[in-house]
Parts: sequence; C-alpha cells; structure tokens
Amino acid sequence: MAAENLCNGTVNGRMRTSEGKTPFLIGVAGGTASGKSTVCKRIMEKLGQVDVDQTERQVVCISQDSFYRELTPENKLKAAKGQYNFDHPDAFNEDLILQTLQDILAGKKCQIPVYDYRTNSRTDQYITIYPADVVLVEGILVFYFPEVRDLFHMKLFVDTDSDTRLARRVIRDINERGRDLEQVLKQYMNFVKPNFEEFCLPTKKFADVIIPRGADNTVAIDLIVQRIRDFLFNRARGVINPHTLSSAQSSSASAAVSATSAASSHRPAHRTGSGDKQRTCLH
Ligand SMILES: Nc1ncnc2c1ncn2[C@@H]1O[C@H](COP(=O)(O)OP(=O)(O)O)[C@@H](O)[C@H]1O
Ligand SMILES: O=c1ccn([C@@H]2O[C@H](COP(=O)(O)O)[C@@H](O)[C@H]2O)c(=O)[nH]1
Repeated sequence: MAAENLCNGTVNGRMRTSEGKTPFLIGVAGGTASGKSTVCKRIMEKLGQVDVDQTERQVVCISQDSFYRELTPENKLKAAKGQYNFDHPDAFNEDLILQTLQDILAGKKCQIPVYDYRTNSRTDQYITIYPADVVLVEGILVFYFPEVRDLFHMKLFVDTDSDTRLARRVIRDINERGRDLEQVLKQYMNFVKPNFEEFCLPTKKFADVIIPRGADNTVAIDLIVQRIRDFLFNRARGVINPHTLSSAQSSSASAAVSATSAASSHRPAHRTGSGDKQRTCLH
C-alpha cells in the first residue's frame, strides 16, 4: 500500500527528503500517566516507524520532559524527597521549548537534552532529532504556553480518568523512576493533582481531538494514523504542506489533507481562539 511504503521511507521507489521542509507538528497533552507516551508509541508502531533508524524516521516523537530546568543543589534535595514542584509551568524552560520547536519547524536538525527521572535532572547527553515529516511533542503542559501552543498544526489531549492515572503513576514511578510509595503519593497530593487542575486540565479546550481512555481508544488512534498517512501521501506528491492541515478546515480524519489552499502562514487560522471550533471528541 502506498501509505505504508511512505512510512518505510520511499514513495514509488523514490527516497524521501525532509530536510528544510516544515514538518506536520502534533502536540499531545494530558495529565501525568494518561498515556501520552503510549499513544505516541502506538502511532509510531502503526506507521512502522519504531524499528526505523533514527536518521531515517519520517515520524519522530519528543517529550516536554527534556526541557525541565536545571535544579539548584537545594531544589535537588527537595526533588529527591518528592518536595519539588515539577508540575508548575515555571519548572520548564519555555524559551528552549520554543526555540527547539521553531528549529524543528524550519526543518533543522536539533539536539534535545536527555532527562533522567531517577536523578530528577538532565544527563550530560543529547539526542539528535533529524528532520522528519511529522513530529509528535508530548507533555503535560505542551498547550500551556501560548507561543508554543500556536506552533502546533494538530493538538491532541489524552483524557484518562484520574484514578487510573494515579494507579498507573504509582506503579510506574516505583518500578521505573526509583521512587517509594509514600514519596509518590505525597508528591501527587501536594503538587501533581493541584497543578493538573490549575494548569493542565484547562488546556483541554485547545485540543482539536480529545482521546478518551488513551491508548485503549484504538478507533481514535486509527483515525489519527490515517490522517498522518494521508499527509505523508499527499506531501510526497507535492499536494500539501502542513499549513493547509488546520483542523478548522475539516472535522474528519482525512478530508483536511486534501485541502490545497487556505492558510499560508505558520499558524493555522483558529490557533488563538477558544479551542472550541471543530473540536472532534472521539468516544
Ligand atoms: N491503555 C493502557 N493500559 C494499561 N496501561 C497503560 C495504558 N496506557 C499507559 N499505560 C501504562 O501507564 C503508565 C503511564 O503511561 P504513559 O504512556 O507513560 O503516560 P504519560 O506519557 O501520559 O505519562 C506506563 O507504565 C504505561 O505502560
Ligand atoms: O524529575 C522529575 C520530572 C518530572 N516528574 C513528574 O513527571 C510528570 C510528567 O511526566 P509524565 O510522563 O507526563 O507523567 C510530572 O507530573 C512530574 O511530576 C518527576 O516526578 N520528577
């Protein structure tokens, strides 16, 4: 099938080239442990991108967590006890997120810091993000900063019940992030829950597509994957660029990608609105 060939890096035998082209930028927000990374992983899997070499990927995923600010020694001690607020917008380096996404949109190769949750800090390593056709950016507050939010061509919000999220977070943080139960629960009650309600949940209104139940919602994921395939298929033929992909132009997964005119600026037409226009809620 042509779309699958596209995701393997060729179209009718021709090699793709993403350098210098504006990628289709997709933001994936949602509360902690809602399944943002898992949804992105499913999308990558369905597009056959997981086993593709980093340098060759057409679809790549980055995490907002790479952009946490460096902590002072005093705050590092707090973080080790679950007493640092990683869920407030100030914990992130907004300027670095913005600059990185602007570079990605300019089709440039970027270096992204590698974050280590066990030490609550960046490592001294960087991962190289090569120019790609589609870039997924996941994180609790990717829609919080207006300038960052306005860069996305499509905005997804993973909407998972908060009990489920807490249960998953406890297991994940103990098994994968080196925490103990008391620390996880204290951090959750003191910082994670109140900041989710104050800063993350209100950004749901900016989403174009809300995905209830996260990765369990295969219907929603299939629709999003189809939209990405359509984009790749049409781009390879020079039919569209991401600026024509505003969801304001279509409420179906595939209709918008056939648009050939309309928005020519970096920002899709509805970007600064209330987010209520054409939002598709996939149950
Ligand atoms: N649909 C699901 N069913 C069961 N476990 C899930 C599901 N989605 C995610 N998880 C698990 O929940 C935890 C958090 O998921 P993750 O995708 O990392 O969330 P987020 O990126 O939003 O923090 C992980 O351990 C993951 O394996
Ligand atoms: O050093 C850190 C950095 C972040 N956190 C917590 O992680 C989540 C965000 O990651 P998700 O994968 O979306 O859950 C956020 O709620 C922070 O509280 C941390 O504990 N330590």
